[in-house]
Amino acid sequence: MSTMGNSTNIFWQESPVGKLERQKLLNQKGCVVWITGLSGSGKSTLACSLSRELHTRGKLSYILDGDNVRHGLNKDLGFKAEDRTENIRRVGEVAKLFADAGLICIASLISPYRKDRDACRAMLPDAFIEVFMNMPLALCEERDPKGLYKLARAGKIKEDDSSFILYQLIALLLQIELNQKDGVCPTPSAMAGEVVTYLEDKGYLQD
Ligand SMILES: Nc1ncnc2c1ncn2[C@@H]1O[C@H](COP(=O)(O)OS(=O)(=O)O)[C@@H](OP(=O)(O)O)[C@H]1O
Ligand SMILES: Nc1ncnc2c1ncn2[C@@H]1O[C@H](COP(=O)(O)OP(=O)(O)O)[C@@H](O)[C@H]1O
Repeated sequence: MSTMGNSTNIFWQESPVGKLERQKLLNQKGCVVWITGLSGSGKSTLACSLSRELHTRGKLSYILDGDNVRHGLNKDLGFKAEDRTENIRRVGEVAKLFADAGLICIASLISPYRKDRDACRAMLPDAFIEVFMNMPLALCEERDPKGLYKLARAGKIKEDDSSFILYQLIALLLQIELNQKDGVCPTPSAMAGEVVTYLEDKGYLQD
């Protein structure tokens, strides 16, 4: 069967070892935990805490962080809407490969556009867990570890590139929403615990 795309005469090559066999070896199910939210909402912190917790439990995970991926694979991309879309598309494809390898892939990106997140979800039926860091803009702006909001408020970031502030939520398709509790942000380890409990309940932590 010929596959789609710009190339012609390309054919899908089957692997002798299948996903189920890899999952059995690892005693887990390959999946993608997609952490989305504003800059400064705590995505990377949660990704690290979750990866550590999974490691402690003997589960293999790998983090694809927006900042890191933009150092290599996506270093040709900027922050215009179409670049963000391409960033998410590529990371979605890579995450799909990791999940096929049997890993718990933790993708941590602003991913502000819901159509881009939906496209990734569509690539990974039954294996895409969207975690929304629903922290107030005011908290993220107060944290502002990279000075990004300050630059944006000072008009030093092009309007075009400011969609890290204009986040598009799609509440209906979320699996996990993390919020402040009584005006206080839960600890990273408490939030990681919530995600681990979800993975456990849904059977991802066994083959
Ligand atoms: N407009 C603009 N200008 C300069 N820098 C910016 C801009 N937007 C985002 N960032 C920084 O890039 C980090 C990675 O962004 P992402 O790849 O997650 O963004 S996106 O998903 O493609 O929207 C992102 O990381 P986090 O702050 O950890 O979210 C930001 O630090
Ligand atoms: N649960 C939390 N409680 C308190 N501070 C946090 C928490 N999560 C993240 N932070 C702090 O907020 C800032 C932004 O976190 P980061 O994980 O880099 O966010 P993002 O990846 O979404 O940009 C960092 O200084 C981090 O230490």
